[in-house]
Parts: sequence; structure tokens; C-alpha cells
Amino acid sequence: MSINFYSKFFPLIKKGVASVPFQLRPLSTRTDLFNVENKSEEYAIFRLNKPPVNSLNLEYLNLLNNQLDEFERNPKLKGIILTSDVKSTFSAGVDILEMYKCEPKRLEAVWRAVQDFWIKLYGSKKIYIAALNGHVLALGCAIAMSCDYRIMVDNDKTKIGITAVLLGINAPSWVKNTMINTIGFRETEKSLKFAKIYNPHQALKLGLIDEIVSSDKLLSRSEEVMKTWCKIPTLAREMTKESMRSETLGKLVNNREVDVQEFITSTMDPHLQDNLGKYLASLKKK
Ligand SMILES: CC/C=C\C/C=C\C/C=C\C=C\CC(=O)SCCNC(=O)CCNC(=O)[C@H](O)C(C)(C)COP(=O)(O)OP(=O)(O)OC[C@H]1O[C@@H](n2cnc3c(N)ncnc32)[C@H](O)[C@@H]1OP(=O)(O)O
Repeated sequence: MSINFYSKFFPLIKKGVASVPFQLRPLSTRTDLFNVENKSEEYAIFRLNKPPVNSLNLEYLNLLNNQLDEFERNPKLKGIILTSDVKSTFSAGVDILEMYKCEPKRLEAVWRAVQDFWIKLYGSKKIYIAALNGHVLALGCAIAMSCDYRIMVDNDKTKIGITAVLLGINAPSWVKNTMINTIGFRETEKSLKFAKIYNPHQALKLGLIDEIVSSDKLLSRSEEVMKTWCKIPTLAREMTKESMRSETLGKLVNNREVDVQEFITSTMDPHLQDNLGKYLASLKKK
């Protein structure tokens, strides 16, 4: 079995690793929009920070994609805890303003960046723990499901799920597959078909998340889990992750153009544009 999982799917990144020798990174990286704190040589905490809801526009996706590449280039780093500094929201998914009254070229670039993000995250050999401090919606939910483990705050008002169908959107097949791999076919079908939104206890029962903790313990518990997992033999853990995920990953990697075209066609549809306009207005009215 090939152990060169990452380079198999990311030849350009492999080229980067080959041509740029690894350099020691500063202890932490801070931008206005995210923060990376290296807790030890082995793991880091990656905090999204784009108020009010960590919505993902093209520029932000590009920034996050660069950071995922940066993680991959660090051979000593075993894991990343992905969380958010934004109060009460982990991520509300794609910035809907990118989808409403959009230019097709820009929309295409957004969706390619979304695909890149998912491929990098789902296909990473590193351990990703999602520390879900708040709402986890749409692509935010797909991101959480692509991590290896999900810990969520104990707050009944916090929501997790994908409601695409309410707007007339058929979730992309790689999102469906990620959900099937997380909660199984039947629950995925019900969840997507009926636009189900769950509170943390419902999500735990379903297996959509793995643990619930009080908000003050979210990071300490995530670090505890990470430290335990960092002790697992690295090569065997990586090979196991590869063998579990390569089939699902390959389905998008080998089908990106079709996925892009489907997304553009469905988003540009006048009926969907109308729905998006009303949805945006309803979000702003609150
Ligand atoms: C539309 C497509 C739906 C599903 C997509 C299909 C498949 C899923 C897999 C991949 C997905 C790709 C596409 C997407 O991800 S589209 C994004 C869909 N996201 C949502 O439907 C979430 C919408 N937001 C909310 O439900 C809530 O904002 C909240 C629960 C996250 C937070 O609630 P709050 O009460 O705390 O905050 P609000 O007052 O609602 O919002 C504050 C502020 O932020 C604006 N906003 C919220 N979400 C988005 C967003 N995704 N894009 C852009 N802007 C957003 C909201 O309008 C408010 O703006 P103002 O401050 O009033 O100006």
C-alpha cells in the first residue's frame, strides 16, 4: 500500500516540499482573520476569526488553504485543533454574498477554492480535531465532518447541520459522501432530504459529533484527546487514515470539473438566485 498519500493527491505541494527545504516556523502565526498557536512541536491550535460568522469568501478560503499547506509542510506537526475565536459560531459556511448575483468566473474560483479546502483537509495525514464552539452550518458542517474527531460545546441553542435543500440546492456528492462516512446512509438521507438541524445532544446521538463538553473545557479536552492520539504510531495511523479515506477523496479529485459545472449551473439558476435573495434578507432582518 502506498504511504505517500498526500503527495499522490497534491503533486504541486509535493514539488514545493521537494524544492523548499523545511524551515523552522515561528511559534505562532497571527493574521486578522485567523490565529495559529503552536502548543508544542506536535500540535497546533488553528482559530478562525472572521466575525460575525466565519463565512468563507474567496479571499478567506485562499488564506485558509495556504495555512493548510503550511501545516502539511511541517513534518514534525502531527495534529491541528480547528476552532473559532468568533463567539457562538464555528462557521456559517460559504459567504452567501459570493453566491448571490455573482459573476460566473468568480463563482467558479470560489468553488474551486472550496474543493481545494475539502481535499486538503479530508486528505490530510495529520490529526484534525474540530473544537466546535458554536454554530456549524452548511460548508462549516462539511468541514467539521472532514476532521478526525468532533467535540462540541454543551449549549442547546447551538446548531449543526446542512439545510441546502430548503434553498433548492442538492448538496454536492462529496458532501453527501463525507456525511455518509460519518453518520451512515439512512441518517444522511434523512438529514439532507429534510434539512435537519441538530442541537449538540441530538448530534451526539447520531454520531455527527463525538463528545460534548462545557464551553470552558472545550480546548482543554481537545488538547487531551490530541495528546493521546499523538502517541499512536504515526505511520500506522496515517496509513489507516489513507485507507479509510482514499476512495471518497478520489471521487472528487477525479471529478472536479463536473462538480464545478454542477455548482455553477445550479447557483446561477434564476429560481435559486431568487431564493438566495430572500434567504439573505431573512438573515439580515433578525
Ligand atoms: C446556501 C446554500 C446552503 C447549503 C449549501 C449546500 C451544501 C452544503 C455543503 C457545502 C456548501 C456550500 C455552500 C454554503 O455553505 S452556503 C452557506 C449557507 N449557510 C447558512 O445557511 C448559514 C446561515 N447563517 C445562519 O444560519 C446564522 O447566521 C448563524 C446560525 C450561523 C448565526 O446566527 P446569529 O444569530 O448569531 O447571527 P446572524 O444575525 O444570523 O448573522 C450575523 C450576520 O452574518 C450574516 N451571515 C450569516 N451567515 C452568512 C453566510 N453564510 N454568508 C454571508 N453572511 C452571513 C447575516 O446576514 C448577518 O449579517 P448582518 O450583520 O445582519 O449584516
